[in-house]
This record gives sequence, structure tokens and C-alpha cells, in this order.
Amino acid sequence: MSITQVSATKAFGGWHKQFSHQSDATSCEMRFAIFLPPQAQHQSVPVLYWLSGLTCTDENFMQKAAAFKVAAQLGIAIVAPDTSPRGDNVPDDDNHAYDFGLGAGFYLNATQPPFNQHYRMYDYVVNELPSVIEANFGVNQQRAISGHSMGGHGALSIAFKNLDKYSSVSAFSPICQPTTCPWGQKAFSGYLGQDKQSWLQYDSSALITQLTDSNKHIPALVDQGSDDNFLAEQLNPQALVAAAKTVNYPLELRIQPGYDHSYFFISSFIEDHLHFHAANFKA
Ligand SMILES: N[C@@H](CCC(=O)N[C@@H](CS)C(=O)NCC(=O)O)C(=O)O
Repeated sequence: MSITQVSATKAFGGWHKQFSHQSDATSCEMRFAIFLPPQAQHQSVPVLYWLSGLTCTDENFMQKAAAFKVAAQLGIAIVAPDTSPRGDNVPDDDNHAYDFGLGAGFYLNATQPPFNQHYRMYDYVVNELPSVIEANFGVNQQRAISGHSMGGHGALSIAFKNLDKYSSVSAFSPICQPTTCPWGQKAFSGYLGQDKQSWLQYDSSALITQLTDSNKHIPALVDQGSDDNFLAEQLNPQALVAAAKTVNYPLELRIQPGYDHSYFFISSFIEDHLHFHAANFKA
């Protein structure tokens, strides 16, 4: 699995780099970004996987989240994949809507044509990308996962389906119950079809209720701005909290007064999330 460097920029004693590679999971070329802290030059470091939201690429988090200073202090690499497959052969929403198709892969494996060939972001994020990262960079197999909005849904649902692969999970303004909100219903019906039973395998509020073995729980932190314009219609953190309570899952929801849905919010609390993940990596 060869990867091609697209850019390399020094930051906080470490490096921000972008790479492209041919993906088996999505059957197209994928680009990802990685921040390598200074420690990665002489020891293997843990990795935080960051999943971005609707309309994003690998660039939004890296340019706007202000995460590098603390990641460099803590010795954490950060990997940000794209939010969907891309390229001329990859089908998009008929109307090029921002919430379906390109830039809106929802971190699932599509089953419905014409999306099922390329829209396999679940396999890409869970399996292929960590293999690529662990084969090519000075990282170890300690992983955490986080994300924003659609990417918060991705981080939570992926973690809840793979508790053995991650030591902690966090999210900013996640879509907590995609089966009941407009963004999720549009995406899931397009990618997965009309059988709503099949949607539940990617719904964090449904998935968490199956996690009855408390020995396997990994810590989960969710930050949500109170003035997020998508909160009422799309995000429903209370559903996730209520579901978590049914199995005593250790999930902390913090409502942050006055904050909105933007990267201004993410950059205000990303340090907390990095410290949270660092504390849960094994020494
Ligand atoms: N109002 C936005 C909705 C999309 C949006 O808010 N995207 C969030 C994630 S759900 C984002 O991170 N946008 C990119 C950025 O702020 O850099 C649009 O129509 O483009």
C-alpha cells in the first residue's frame, strides 16, 4: 500500500503532512492529513483519529481546530481523513446537496446502488486507514477517535461497534440519533435503503444500549454548544444520554453555554479532548 506525499509543513516542532493513496475500501484515491508531534521522530506515538462534518475535507480540522500545540506537548499524532470518497467516478447527490454524497459519506458502508461501490467510509476508517497509518508512520496501536457533527456520529458509532480498537472516544456537536433527524434520515435512506432496521447499526443511541458488558466500556466525552443552530433539529444529545443511562455507560455530556456549531467552538475545547484522550492511553 504505497502512499504519496502531497504536502509537508513544520508546525510546533512536528509536521503537518497530507498524503494520497489508492483505497481498497472506497475504490478510489483518498487523501488524508496527519499531524506528527515532535516525539514521533524518536518514539512511537498514539493516534487520535478525527472525523470531520458535512462539507469538510482533511483540511478543516487541521487548519481551524488549533490542536497542534497541545498535541505536540502530549505527543499525540492526529489523523484526519476526508469525509467521503471523491473523484469523477464517484456518484454525488443529484442536486449536489451539501448533506448527501460528496463531503457527506456518514462513515458507513452503503448498500444501495450507485453508492455501494465507493461509499464505504466505515471500512476505510475502521480498517484500512489505521493499517496505512501504522505501516507508514512512527505510531503505535494506541488509538482514540473523535469528530464533529456528522463526524461526531462517525466517531461515536465506530467506537461503540469497536470498543477493543480505541481507548477513548469524544465528539463535538455529534448527530446522536441519526435515524430520527433529517440529516440522518436522508443519508441512511440514500445509502442504506428504506429498511429502517438496517439503519440501527449506525445509530449511536441504539448501539450504546447493546453495550451491557461494563468491563469493555471506554470513556466517552461529548461537548455540545447551547447556541448551536443545528441542536434542536439534528443533534439530540439527550437521546444519547438517556440511552447511555440504560446500560450505565460512562458518557459525559457537557453543554457549553453560548457556543455554536463552528470550529470556534471546537478550538475552544479541543485541548480538553486531547488531555482526555491522553489520560486514557496506556502509559
Ligand atoms: N451551513 C453549512 C452546513 C455545513 C456545516 O455546518 N458543516 C460543518 C460540519 S456539520 C463544518 O464543519 N463546516 C466546515 C467548517 O466550518 O470549516 C453549509 O451549508 O455549508
